[in-house]
Amino acid sequence: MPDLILALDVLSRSEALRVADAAAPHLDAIKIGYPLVLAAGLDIAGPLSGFGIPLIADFKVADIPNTNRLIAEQVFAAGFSAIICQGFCGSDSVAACVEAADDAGGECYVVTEMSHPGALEFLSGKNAELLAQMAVDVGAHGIIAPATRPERVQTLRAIIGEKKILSPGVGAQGGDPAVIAPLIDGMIVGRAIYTAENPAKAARAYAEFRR
Ligand SMILES: O=C1C[C@H](C(=O)O)N([C@@H]2O[C@H](COP(=O)(O)O)[C@@H](O)[C@H]2O)C(=O)N1
Repeated sequence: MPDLILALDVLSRSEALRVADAAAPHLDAIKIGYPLVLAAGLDIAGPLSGFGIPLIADFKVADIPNTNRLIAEQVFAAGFSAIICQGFCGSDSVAACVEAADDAGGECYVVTEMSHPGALEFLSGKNAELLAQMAVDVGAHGIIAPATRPERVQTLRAIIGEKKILSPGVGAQGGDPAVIAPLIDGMIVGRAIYTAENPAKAARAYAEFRR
């Protein structure tokens, strides 16, 4: 059963620390991305690290290899344990993130199929399956796959084997934790926790589905 990962897409340092403090006892990791980093700065990783759980940088890195490497190096130097990159820039760009992660003792996850409706236009089906195979080939630690489409997660699992699957789309996007939990290694939950009246209670409820 999966770890519970909070997607902390809030827009201030104070709100981030309030929600993280409430939910931390029930979490296995915290994922932050552009919303919080643009609002509070990358050094938000410092105070968030104080909760003693790994931080995932969801920057969906998608550039040429050298730029990907420069971004990833900054992420790991800031204290993150993992980074999320897009796969559609190709194996050399993903490999640059994987190498930076390996050098830092961290992890790199590759977006293969996204959870929202627009993913069906380009980031799903055969394209997603090719991205999953590439992620394996370049030594990524795992993939991102949609909790909104469990059948797709099963297809991608057949490609990646024991590599990890982190799955967003639970709660606000309609993904059912009971359905997706047995298929994945990390369940990513954002709004259903950080907008809850009681984030601790909400996180505790989702933690019921974790390992
Ligand atoms: O396909 C993807 C990729 C991406 C990711 O995890 O990389 N996410 C992120 O997962 C979280 C879901 O939040 P909420 O919907 O629970 O509030 C947000 O931070 C999204 O940016 C997806 O939602 N779907």
